[in-house]
Amino acid sequence: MRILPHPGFFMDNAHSGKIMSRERDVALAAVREAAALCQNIQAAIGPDVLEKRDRSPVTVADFGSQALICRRLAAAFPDDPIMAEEDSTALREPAQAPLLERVVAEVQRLAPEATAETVCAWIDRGNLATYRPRFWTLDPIDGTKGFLRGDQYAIALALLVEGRVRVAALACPNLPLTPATESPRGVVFVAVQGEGAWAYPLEEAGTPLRIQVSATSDPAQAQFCESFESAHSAHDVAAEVAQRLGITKPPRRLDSQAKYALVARGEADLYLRMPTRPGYVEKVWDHAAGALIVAEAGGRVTDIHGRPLRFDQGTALAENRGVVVSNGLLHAAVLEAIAGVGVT
Ligand SMILES: Nc1ncnc2c1ncn2[C@@H]1O[C@H](COP(=O)(O)O)[C@@H](OP(=O)(O)O)[C@H]1O
Ligand SMILES: [Mg+2]
Ligand SMILES: [Mg+2]
Ligand SMILES: [Mg+2]
Repeated sequence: MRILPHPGFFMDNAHSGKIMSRERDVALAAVREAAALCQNIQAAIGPDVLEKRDRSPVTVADFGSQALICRRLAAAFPDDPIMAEEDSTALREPAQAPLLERVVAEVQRLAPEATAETVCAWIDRGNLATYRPRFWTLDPIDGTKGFLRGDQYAIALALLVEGRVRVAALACPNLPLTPATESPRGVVFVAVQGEGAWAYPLEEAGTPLRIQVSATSDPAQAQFCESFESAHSAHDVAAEVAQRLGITKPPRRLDSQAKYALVARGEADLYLRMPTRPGYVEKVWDHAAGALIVAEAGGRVTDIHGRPLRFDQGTALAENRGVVVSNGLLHAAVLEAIAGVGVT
């Protein structure tokens, strides 16, 4: 990986850095703050939680993360709508008062002025469900199952303008800063359209690194990644596609949009997300941030039919089926293999 100065140092003409630099800075600060909340909560998950199949830690983190990020966006960009995964309806029910109390306590550690009412109001700033010419999309915890397992998860925030992702911030608190084995954990991937993709240490100090996709051009040599959980037969279908490509390395399985990050920094060559049950549609917040980071790192993102992801359809990627993420060089071969296997 090359070490380059912060983009702000040299991108000072009207056509680049300055345009979205405030959005980038706010998004970076927002996901870092939410990551601190998530780390506090994940650190307290003990074996008892897993034994009892208690999902409440991730629920508290989900609501808390969304509250903190919407609070920051509301302060910096009061006119911007936010399409976020969670809403406070369930949390406001009287029976959920103990849960709400836990959310408020966690949020107060980072935003001392928080109350039950402000936390619910911040969460509900994320209630946009239809297309707008400019909106943010937020997945406060992507990879909820990974979070509970003590594994990979991400906080994914993106700004869309005219249906295109312009700014992305993807915090991966449990992913090493670089692929090196001794690398400390915690990284935020940031991209602004036209300015490349960057890896920032999760903690505030440290220089961002510019990241790039791999140069692997032989499909047989490819390392691919996929979901940890196999929704329906997704793992089996991906295995068939891999076999057709001559891939021999076993897949790397992990939760969340951290998979996009692995492709973006060349640690994996492909991310295959095969369609699951008929009628399942992907959600905007599960892909927008990752898609820009990969594109800005030199890679390619389409659905399994080679169509660009359409982020202008409301909360669902209604015009797309599955997702294929690659270093670009391998893309055509993968689409061909998918068609050959007969995935639709
Ligand atoms: N049956 C299914 N098929 C495909 N994706 C699903 C799914 N059920 C849930 N998801 C989505 O897949 C995301 C996790 O993806 P991954 O497997 O790559 O970690 C979930 O995000 P959340 O964890 O934010 O709810 C959820 O939105
Ligand atoms: Mg998600
Ligand atoms: Mg989520
Ligand atoms: Mg979810």
